[in-house]
Amino acid sequence: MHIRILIDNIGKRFGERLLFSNISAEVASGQCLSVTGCNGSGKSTLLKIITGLVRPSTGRIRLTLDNTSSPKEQISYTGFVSPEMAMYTALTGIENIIFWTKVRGVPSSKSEAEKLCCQVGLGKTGCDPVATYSTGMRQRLKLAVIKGINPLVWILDEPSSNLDVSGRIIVKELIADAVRQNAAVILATNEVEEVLYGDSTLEL
Ligand SMILES: Nc1ncnc2c1ncn2[C@@H]1O[C@H](COP(=O)(O)OP(=O)(O)OP(=O)(O)O)[C@@H](O)[C@H]1O
Repeated sequence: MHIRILIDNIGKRFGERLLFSNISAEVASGQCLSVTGCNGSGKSTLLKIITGLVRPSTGRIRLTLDNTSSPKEQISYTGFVSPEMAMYTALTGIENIIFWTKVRGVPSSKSEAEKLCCQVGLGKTGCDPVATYSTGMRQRLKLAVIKGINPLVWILDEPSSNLDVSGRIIVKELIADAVRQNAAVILATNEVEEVLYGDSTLEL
């Protein structure tokens, strides 16, 4: 399946304040687009517009699937990792993976969820309640969930936040793997090294 996302002249206004205008870019299966810009420039807002969670003030997101304009909500093709996402703290990491992948229609078995925990370096702590996790461990769990969903479009908002060096390497490998498997990746980051993962860069 080939997907193409066209960010077509997007602008966003909050009340009187114009955050950005005339933003255009494109990303397709097998490519990564980096979105960068200073704090408050609107990276997270743009990513939410691309997922369909926030409406743009002007312009539109055009999605084509196998070269046909798709009438479906773009959110059904996307997986989103964001600092604003929260996991269920009363559930274990493994239970969260099983829950979220089921919600997205690609249920993981317990052994698949355990494997995902290992892949993001959570190992046996996957059996512990998320309430006991550090912020970096919670971030790793979000990465396990998107890996389990394995969407056509990966939308990653600061995926390395709170991660140590080994976590950053995991992010790098996840992105490379997703692109190899023909996903389209949109990555908002201010990490100089991560900006370079993009085949193209959009600076806000
Ligand atoms: N719902 C909202 N209502 C009003 N203002 C908002 C809303 N959402 C975001 N903003 C404002 O838009 C600006 C851009 O926020 P956003 O989080 O998109 O920036 P960012 O580039 O991701 O920032 P950072 O690098 O700090 O994460 C901020 O000033 C923020 O306060």
